[in-house]
Formats: sequence, C-alpha cells, structure tokens
Amino acid sequence: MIELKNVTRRFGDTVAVDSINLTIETGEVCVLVGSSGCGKSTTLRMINRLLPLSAGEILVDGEDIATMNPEQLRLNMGYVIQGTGLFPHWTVARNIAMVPRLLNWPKKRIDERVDELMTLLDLDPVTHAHKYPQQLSGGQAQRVGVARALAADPNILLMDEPFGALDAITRDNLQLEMLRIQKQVRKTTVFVTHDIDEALKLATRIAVMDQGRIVQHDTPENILRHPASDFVENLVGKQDRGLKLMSLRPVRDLMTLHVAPKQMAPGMEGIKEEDSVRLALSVMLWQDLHQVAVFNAQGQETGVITRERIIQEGV
Ligand SMILES: Nc1ncnc2c1ncn2[C@@H]1O[C@H](COP(=O)(O)OP(=O)(O)OP(=O)(O)O)[C@@H](O)[C@H]1O
Repeated sequence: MIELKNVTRRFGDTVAVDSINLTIETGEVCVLVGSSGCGKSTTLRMINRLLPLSAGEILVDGEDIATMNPEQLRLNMGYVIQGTGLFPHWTVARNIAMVPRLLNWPKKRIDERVDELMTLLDLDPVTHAHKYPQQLSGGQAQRVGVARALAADPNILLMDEPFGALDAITRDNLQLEMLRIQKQVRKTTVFVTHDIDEALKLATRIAVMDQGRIVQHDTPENILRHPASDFVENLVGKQDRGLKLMSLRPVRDLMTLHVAPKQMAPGMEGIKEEDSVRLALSVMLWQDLHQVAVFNAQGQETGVITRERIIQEGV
C-alpha cells in the first residue's frame, strides 16, 4: 500500500503538487489523469524519491520513504517512462537484466527470468534478445521497458505515460497486454496519463488532478456516473458517457447463456466473454445483426448477446 499524506512539491514559486492525500491499495492500478502541467509526473517521481517532497510524507506499507535508502526503495519499484529510457548500447536481454544483475542474481536465474519476461510481454526471445533498442519498433521497445521494470519482481510499478508516444493501434494493444499481465502479476501500480480513455480502461481507481490537487479519486464507473465537478465532467466528456460506460462492462454481464457450450462452427464470427458491451454493439451495428455469438477462452460458444438486451439494460 502507498499512502501520500499532505504531499506538496514546489519549484520556486510554482506549487506543482499542492497538499495531496492519496491511498493506493495493494494490487490496485491507480491512474493519475489530468491536463499537462497538473502535477502527475511530479507526484510519481516523489514516490520513488527521484524528487524530494517540499512537505508531507509518503508511506510504503506503513514505512516513511524518507527513512529508506533511495536505491533500495527503487529496486522495489519498477519504473517505466515514455520513450523507454533503454540503454542504446545494451542488448534487449541486458537491458531487461539490469536490476537482477545489480542484485547479483546467478547468471542462470537471470537468463531464465529474461526469457520468462520476454515471453510474458509477447516478444520472442530467440528473435529479439540479442537486438539493440534501435532495432526494435516503438511498441517492442516499450514492451522491453515494461519487462525491465518487472525484472526483479518489484511490489510496485510506476508508469509515466508509458504508451504516450505510440500510434493508436500499438497503444491499444499494449493497454490490453497490460490488463492481461496485471491479472497475472498483480502489482500495485501508479500510472500517469493525460488520456482519459486510457485511464478508464486500465484503472481500478482514477485520481483526477487539476493544478496540483486531486479533484476526484474514485472508480472509473463512479467518475463517469458522478463527476465531482464541471472540470471532471468535461474531462470525461459529457456526450459520450453512455458509450464509455458500455466500454467498462463485459459482454459476460449481459449475455444469454446456452444450456451447454457448443463447439465453434468453422468460419463462425463472434466476440469474447470479456470483450466490452460497446464492442458487441459496434459489431452488431456494423454487420447489421440483432445478436452475436459469444465465446469463452477455450473457443467454445457459450451464449449470445442481443441488441435488445443492451438497449433494454441501458447504462
Ligand atoms: N524540474 C522542474 N523545475 C521547475 N518546474 C517544474 C519542474 N518539474 C515540473 N515543474 C512544474 O511543475 C508543474 C507540474 O509539472 P508535472 O510535470 O508534474 O506535470 P504533468 O501533469 O506531469 O504534466 P505533463 O503531462 O505535461 O508531463 C508544471 O507547472 C511544471 O512546469
């Protein structure tokens, strides 16, 4: 658990972070969102002591970080930044192995860990381990950045606009990867973005920042349903809130189950149980269908979702 208590950071006369209080529970993904200059990165950089606090305190699992050795603290906090920060003259494998090497892990254990992480991040070790960062695409480099942050299995992951420089499709893929990985490794994560859609997709709770303050801290659903101010309402978008709420809801919630799962017919199209209701509706509108088949992870057809049910249910 990470607790920020009355945390302030000034740069000269600028109050970048203004007496914020924030608790991030173990295993949760807290997304800091807000417009440029509102203090998101400064907040993140205080958590791993890259920046000192002007006032207040930050506790990790009840312990004040000011009393901890900064290097030790950072070894327990993976840090991913935009543009990756990979060392250009090191191979992918060496970049990922950076922290385990600092911790003097035996070579065999490091090699196994690099392989394991590359596989987790969907990077084929045989193809990519010996490449240099400039031989990778932006999306691949960002995956290496995430693998490096996870290498020594830290309890905490700090991510500062990690997907900000990527094209929309690559960003979307990496967001999905992140959700998948988070299910497996459950890190306490603080994620900075200025993109509200990214925040809604990834967060268990969102902290909306404005001018150095936290103006709302709540679940994505509550932020959409009950924005605390005009500022938050404008940030989430007044008009398309209905669709955004549909994005948060899995098809599983509204599908009609078959009596028993069926084998998928060849060439049959459908959507997955964990896909969003919004995607289901989009598929139906595009293909002019009134219902669409739903599949589980094993590829069995487990039910259908209908337009009528979605409209009836509302948001
Ligand atoms: N090293 C610094 N020296 C002086 N002022 C700084 C410094 N770092 C940040 N600031 C100021 O503090 C405020 C908050 O900056 P911060 O980078 O935390 O915002 P942000 O929300 O992360 O913005 P962005 O999304 O653009 O990165 C801004 O007014 C910024 O100009």
